[in-house]
Amino acid sequence: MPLVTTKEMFKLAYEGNFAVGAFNVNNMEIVQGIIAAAKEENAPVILQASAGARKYANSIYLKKLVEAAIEESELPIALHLDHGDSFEVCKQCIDDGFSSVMIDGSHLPFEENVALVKKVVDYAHERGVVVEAELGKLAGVEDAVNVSAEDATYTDPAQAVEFVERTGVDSLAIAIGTSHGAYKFKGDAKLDFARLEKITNLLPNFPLVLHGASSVPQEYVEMCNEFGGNIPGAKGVPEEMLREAAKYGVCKINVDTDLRLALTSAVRKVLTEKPAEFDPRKYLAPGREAIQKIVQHKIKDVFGASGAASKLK
Ligand SMILES: O=C(CO)COP(=O)(O)O
Ligand SMILES: O=C[C@H](O)COP(=O)(O)O
Ligand SMILES: [Zn+2]
Ligand SMILES: [Zn+2]
Repeated sequence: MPLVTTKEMFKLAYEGNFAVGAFNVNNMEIVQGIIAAAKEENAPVILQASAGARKYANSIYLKKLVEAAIEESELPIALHLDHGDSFEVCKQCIDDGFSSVMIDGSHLPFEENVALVKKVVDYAHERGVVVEAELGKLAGVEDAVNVSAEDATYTDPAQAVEFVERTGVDSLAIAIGTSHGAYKFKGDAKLDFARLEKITNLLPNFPLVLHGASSVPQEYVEMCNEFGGNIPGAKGVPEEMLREAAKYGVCKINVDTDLRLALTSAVRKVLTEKPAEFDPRKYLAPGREAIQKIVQHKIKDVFGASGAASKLK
């Protein structure tokens, strides 16, 4: 099976009220951990590379790792550019064989965001590649403390409809209270489900994307801190909220922080408990297992995507 786009996955996810996991990849162990989980769950999966990942691992290596993953797993896998910041970067990834790209113009004024996305969509669609865009700004840790701040940064439902119509984009990342990183909420976790429902109703059958959706499981935060880490107060999106979001139009849920946390706490544990160990395989293998465990939990218990790969073959 070759690399696939997200089109069929999203259609299935939309109809089945589940979500496809989109996991950030940076090296071999991360790719292998995610794929081992997806294989166990027989689930489609999106592997995504950020600009930082492409720089760190070199796009060619990442592409080859993903090709190996497809060959070995025979699963429906999409390779996606995460947070592309220019037409040129998106074009490069499309030319390199990615099956999906994100053009993130969320920081731009509306009209400029529309024009940029439209340009990427025109180039991508001619080549069979799908495009994700973003409207609204993801909250920073300090942001969105009051309603007026939310209105200024969260996705405006009516604008979302105009944006999708004018750009022809295939999926849309929305801002409803999530944020990137390990410190998402100061007080109680809160997402604007009323806004999500409005957007879903105004854009029927259209796939929405949730960024900044890591749950920051406390067992990993504690493990990290127990073995020499220092990340007090790390907090993520409760799993019930992600499960709920998947019942609306959210078809793609992005996870990076949780993978970092799982890998790092497992590596910290080995290095702390066995200070004489210096064979990288001895700590990277547990790191890879930790990735598999957390990804499998998400696919199965949170996103509800287990078994979906059979329906895509
Ligand atoms: O949105 C993300 C990648 O685009 C990742 O979000 P997290 O930082 O919550 O894992
Ligand atoms: O959205 C951001 C992702 O977590 C990627 O992070 P990165 O740019 O450090 O690779
Ligand atoms: Zn993101
Ligand atoms: Zn859990």
